[in-house]
Amino acid sequence: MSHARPPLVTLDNAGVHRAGRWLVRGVTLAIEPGEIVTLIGPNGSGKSTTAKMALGILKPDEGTVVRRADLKVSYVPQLLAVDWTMPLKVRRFMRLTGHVDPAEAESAMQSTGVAHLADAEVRTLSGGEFQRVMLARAVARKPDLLVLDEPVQGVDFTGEIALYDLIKRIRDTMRCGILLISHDLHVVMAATDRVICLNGHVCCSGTPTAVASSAEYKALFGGRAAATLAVYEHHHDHTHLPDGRVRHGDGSITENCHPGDGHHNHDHAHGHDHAHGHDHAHDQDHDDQGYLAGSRTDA
Ligand SMILES: Nc1ncnc2c1ncn2[C@@H]1O[C@H](COP(=O)(O)OP(=O)(O)OP(=O)(O)O)[C@@H](O)[C@H]1O
Repeated sequence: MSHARPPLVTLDNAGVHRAGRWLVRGVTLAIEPGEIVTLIGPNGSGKSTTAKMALGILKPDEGTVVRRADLKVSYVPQLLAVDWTMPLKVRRFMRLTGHVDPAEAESAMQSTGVAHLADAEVRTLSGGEFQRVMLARAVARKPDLLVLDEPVQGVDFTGEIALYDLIKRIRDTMRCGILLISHDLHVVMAATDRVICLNGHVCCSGTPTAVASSAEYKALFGGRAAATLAVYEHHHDHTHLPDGRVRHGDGSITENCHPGDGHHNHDHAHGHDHAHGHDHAHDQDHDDQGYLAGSRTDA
């Protein structure tokens, strides 16, 4: 008889309150092994805060976060505070913190395509090379859950595609769960199983079924790019006020945007337009005017 194991991590209505306001609230999500969940949302919308709750770095002030017992997590943060004047070779950097077996480190560098950089100085790496090294470090620890905060930061478009390919390959070979924070509102990996759009709360979530399919996009970046990346657009029509309350299309103001509030009668945009796989996670009566920008095109 098989016993279904719980997800790697489950957030249920989780929120973090600091300095008199909710940084993010009402986040419900679960990550299973082999699944890629992507968080998108504007700057300050609570993506990193949500990731930190999933990691256990931040405890929720409401709701719950449950992680599997003995969960092994690797985290690649958004910005790494390293003294770049310090001479440090990639091989040494791979094993700088934590217990990483040298053979595992070599194998991770092979699989992420940076083995040839083992003797290079970290400070001389390009943005794309550095991100690959960061991924290699994370992979070498053989995590059950890999949390990547904006992994394509500082990487050009071609490099982004290559990195997304690599992340997909890591998921396919290691079968770890991946929580990925996307820096780009408009583009998420097509390999993403679920997109969760935050704006202080979960605006919407769903399976990405649309990939960049416009003629201009394909002409610029080619069919391969269209197969790797998806574009989402949607409209929100409520505004989050600085004090955490929510102003709705009809001008009314409520304390929050939680399920069952019955206030999602949207008729104005609230600051970010992007499309999404439309499968509202957080309410029954949510009627964001979401739509898919295009349909999936595999090259
Ligand atoms: N410890 C803290 N105390 C008070 N406010 C905080 C704290 N940490 C984060 N914030 C605020 O919480 C909000 C959400 O921050 P978070 O880093 O989660 O956003 P984000 O979506 O990851 O943003 P970005 O895309 O800019 O990285 C921001 O307005 C931030 O300034």
